[in-house]
Amino acid sequence: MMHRNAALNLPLPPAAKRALPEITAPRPSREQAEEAVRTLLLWAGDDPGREGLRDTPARVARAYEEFFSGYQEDPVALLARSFEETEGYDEMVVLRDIRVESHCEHHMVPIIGRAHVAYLPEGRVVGISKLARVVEAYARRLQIQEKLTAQVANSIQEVLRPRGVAVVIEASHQCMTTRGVHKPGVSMITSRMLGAFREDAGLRREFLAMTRGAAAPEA
Ligand SMILES: Nc1nc2c(ncn2[C@@H]2O[C@H](COP(=O)(O)OP(=O)(O)OP(=O)(O)O)[C@@H](O)[C@H]2O)c(=O)[nH]1
Ligand SMILES: [Zn+2]
Repeated sequence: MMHRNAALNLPLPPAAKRALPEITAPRPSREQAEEAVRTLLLWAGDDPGREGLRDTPARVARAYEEFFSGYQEDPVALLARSFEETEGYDEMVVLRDIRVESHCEHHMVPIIGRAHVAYLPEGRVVGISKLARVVEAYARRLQIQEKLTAQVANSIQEVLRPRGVAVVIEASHQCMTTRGVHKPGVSMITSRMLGAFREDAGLRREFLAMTRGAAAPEA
């Protein structure tokens, strides 16, 4: 079913195209999820029955609800409310240093970093908090950084239809810093440039200059 974006009166893509995975299995109960944590605790070599661990499965389930709350969010709907009374403002809008807290889909450990998001308005602007909410909605899922970067840019382009969108994410992956190759201090930088940002090197430079000196991601 096509939804309508009330503010823009543009057709929105169906939920299936909004990057939500199609899951056929029924959602496990909370008790089943907690049982799975008990299994992991035992497997790690500890006693899930001891006092300090007794409430841990419930805590982990609550933490997962928070870490993965993005599956309940619709980024397209978040961007649907926009404002047209801008006196023709058509310069770059940049939101920099948006904290990114995500989890890598390979190891389910944190990806911590910063996102910088810019767009060139075409007749309408969006509330700036919505740009941060879109980052959050995609970050609070299991991710790889490339996909997260592309999803943020694509959804802004799709809903707002600006002249261009630029997204840069710089993040540290704990699967690289605390395990495996153990390389602390390494960060990954990804970018997705759409429209005018892709075509115009000068615009890209302006955007990158505006975000230079932004806070480095924490490990
Ligand atoms: N491209 C990309 N790779 C990622 C991201 N997060 C983690 N990875 C990498 O995904 C890869 C998964 O590789 P595998 O060889 O299947 O997993 P692994 O045996 O645990 O690999 P190591 O981390 O090298 O120990 C690793 O190289 C990770 O560093 C990401 O956001 N983007
Ligand atoms: Zn990983």
